[in-house]
Amino acid sequence: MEKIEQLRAALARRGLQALWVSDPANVRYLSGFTHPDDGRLLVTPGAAVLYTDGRYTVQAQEDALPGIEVVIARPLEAIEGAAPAVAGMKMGVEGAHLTVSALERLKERWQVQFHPVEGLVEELRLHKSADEVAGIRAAQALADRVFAEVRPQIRAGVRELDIAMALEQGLRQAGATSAFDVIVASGVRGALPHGTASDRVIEDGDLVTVDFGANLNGYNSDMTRTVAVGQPADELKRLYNAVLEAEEAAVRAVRPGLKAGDLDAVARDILAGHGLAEAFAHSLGHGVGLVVHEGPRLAQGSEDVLAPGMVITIEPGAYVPGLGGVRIEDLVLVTEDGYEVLSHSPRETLA
Ligand SMILES: CSCC[C@H](N)C(=O)N[C@@H](C)C(=O)N[C@@H](C)C(=O)O
Repeated sequence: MEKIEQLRAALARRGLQALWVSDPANVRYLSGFTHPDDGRLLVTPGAAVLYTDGRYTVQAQEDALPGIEVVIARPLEAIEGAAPAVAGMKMGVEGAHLTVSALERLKERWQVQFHPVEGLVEELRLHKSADEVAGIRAAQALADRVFAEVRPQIRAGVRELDIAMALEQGLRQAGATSAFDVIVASGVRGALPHGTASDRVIEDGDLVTVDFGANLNGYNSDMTRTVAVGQPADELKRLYNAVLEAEEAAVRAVRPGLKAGDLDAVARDILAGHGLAEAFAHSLGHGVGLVVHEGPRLAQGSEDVLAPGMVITIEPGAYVPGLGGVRIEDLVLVTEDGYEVLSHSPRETLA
């Protein structure tokens, strides 16, 4: 019940008594329910009730964390049944997730004051428990194993799609799923930061960016490697070595207490020094957990502060239309005295 108590304290700080949790990642985090798309959680001062329907009677009871009460009901029955218990309360709803029509359904049935809130549960999710870190570590270890198996297939004559399928199959065979559509961007397609695998055939001299993650028991990993096939042109090698320098420096700089915006600047300044400021077209990284992109934000100007237990990515890139691109990404745990890199797939060295 520790998470629920933390949530109640956060609600009280905002003058609220209850929260209707509809974001699936938040439902899962607070209740343990492993099919959270079909679940809602109502947290009040006296109870935390998971509502789901008859398809999940057994699963919800098995999953529910201690202190979570499970009610099996159809969605409208669920909210009608809860009406007496919430009457008169100041009720938070998740503004970034609840649809307008879902809010209308609640308004028709509950005599409460509704207050849209953002980031309440997400704030709790920033700091991973030891169990959560173990889950992310396991997902990344599995992704590292699959990458090692597939790495020899990244060669001239093979389609990007074949690499993506081999990675997805490896993840599936090991009991995981793909955390997101696998990115395989080779040659000039490397200039697309999110170039999901196409039928392009990899050529000699290409750099190939492979970005993928495992979702294992709900927790995600995220890693990118850029691989050289044959001898890339000098300009591509220059790009690669600049990104590698920026990535390694940013990883080394990770420590609790550091502002995420300042960490972003470590990598951005190095790339700017190589004339690649414009080419680094996205943020340095993000938190990873039940969702691939969650807090903290490692971006220009971000005021988020790193703390032990956060799991983040460090992923500078450089993308040059007509030439190609590079991204190198590691998954990093912020520790009490610095950091631990959770991704162990070797990075290329290009002389
Ligand atoms: C669609 S999930 C893609 C995962 C990938 N590893 C990734 O995080 N790519 C980054 C370039 C990215 O999308 N960063 C976001 C946070 C951004 O810069 O806005």
